[in-house]
Amino acid sequence: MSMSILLPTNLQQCPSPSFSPSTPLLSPSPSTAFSFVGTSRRCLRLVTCCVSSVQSSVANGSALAAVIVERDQIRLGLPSKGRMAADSVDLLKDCQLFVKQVNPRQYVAQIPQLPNTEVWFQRPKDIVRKLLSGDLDLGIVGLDTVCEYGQENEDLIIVHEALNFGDCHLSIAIPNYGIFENINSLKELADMPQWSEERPLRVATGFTYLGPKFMEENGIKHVTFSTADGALEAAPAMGIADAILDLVSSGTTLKENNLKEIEGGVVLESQAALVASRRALTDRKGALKTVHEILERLEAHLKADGQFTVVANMRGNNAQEVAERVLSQPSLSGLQGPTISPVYCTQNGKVSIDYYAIVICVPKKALYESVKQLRAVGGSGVLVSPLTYIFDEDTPRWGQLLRNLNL
Ligand SMILES: Nc1ncnc2c1ncn2[C@@H]1O[C@H](COP(=O)(O)OP(=O)(O)OP(=O)(O)O)[C@@H](O)[C@H]1O
Ligand SMILES: O=P(O)(O)OC[C@H]1O[C@H](OP(=O)(O)OP(=O)(O)O)[C@H](O)[C@@H]1O
Ligand SMILES: [Mg+2]
Repeated sequence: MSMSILLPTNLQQCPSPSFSPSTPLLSPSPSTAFSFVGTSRRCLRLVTCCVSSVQSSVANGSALAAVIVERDQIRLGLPSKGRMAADSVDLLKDCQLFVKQVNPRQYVAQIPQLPNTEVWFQRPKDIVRKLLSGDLDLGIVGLDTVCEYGQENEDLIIVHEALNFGDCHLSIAIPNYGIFENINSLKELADMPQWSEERPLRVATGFTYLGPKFMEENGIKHVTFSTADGALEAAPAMGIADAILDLVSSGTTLKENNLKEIEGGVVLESQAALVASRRALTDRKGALKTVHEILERLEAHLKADGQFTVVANMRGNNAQEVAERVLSQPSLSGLQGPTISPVYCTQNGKVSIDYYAIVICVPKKALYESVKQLRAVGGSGVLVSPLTYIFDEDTPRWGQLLRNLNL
């Protein structure tokens, strides 16, 4: 006879793994999807997965209305620990917003560049809860946390949905052995003869709002959920669950626990987002101005982050002719077109123009292709340097935010 002993997976935190039957959460009611500012594919995917609502217990807008309490400071919530914490502060630093935290156990900090704003370090789920309760005005958290704890509350506005860190997806995974060996899609999983009212598919998840909602939207009826705080991947092998619904990034944890993802089993794509309380933006003095400044800095940095500046010299008779050669190549048009300037040289005491310097921005991914194209049209001495900021005339997300707020 063998005996199993449960050990904490994180000895520093020492949470003892516990599985408990989930409270039934399914009580569908129609509601408006989140207000998403932005048009990326991820964002659209989130909207489609949030089309119908499940009545929430704690964080739903009807249950908890944000109260605008009089205070001088705008409050920005940042993750206090975990994998999002350092990246959030680093992103702000890259935008020249320096979070001054005296010591890591102090939960309030200042950003000298935004004197009317204070930072509060909170656990990601509490950032969402506090945005809803009116205790925070802005926050940086993963979209998964926003969807799970925000539960489609209309007071939450995603100001920037792609901060370029914390990438992961929320996905269903099943064992790659036993009765699941040949099951590779959500449909095949749902159609397995094993599941019935008496013996439903048992799913372990920390996402007790999004999980039931996703199953319901996909017409999967015989399913129950249990919840745990971590190390969910152990649940199938322990016989506690048939499947899990958890966040995946590298996929290593699934692989190491003999689990696999299935077609149609992705509930949402997630990365870090800037979220705001609608009421704070409309009612709190200075909040909109602050969000505008943060958004401008973020957009300028994130746009530049994906690009290089490329400078090259090109022989030519005049700027027009050089421009025509450069623009004949598909990857050399830059943001608005190439900047072309004459290079002045002296020959026998005479100033002449034999070369033109061209300056373009090139997506990092297309760098080598662009260098090849430059060479093909006579470019030489190609210099490549990182770009720090691209401030456009206007940030598209700002316009969308204003429309969303009916301003
Ligand atoms: N592989 C991943 N697993 C989990 N979260 C990830 C992963 N990659 C990115 N993330 C992002 O990080 C967030 C989780 O961070 P973290 O694990 O530090 O906090 P938490 O799980 O909410 O807190 P705690 O573990 O203390 O309950 C997720 O909500 C998600 O947005
Ligand atoms: O696809 P991967 O890169 O392997 O990442 C996925 C794992 O990371 C997270 O766990 P975390 O590290 O937060 O530990 P936890 O289980 O204690 O939450 C998540 O819950 C998965 O278990
Ligand atoms: Mg975790």
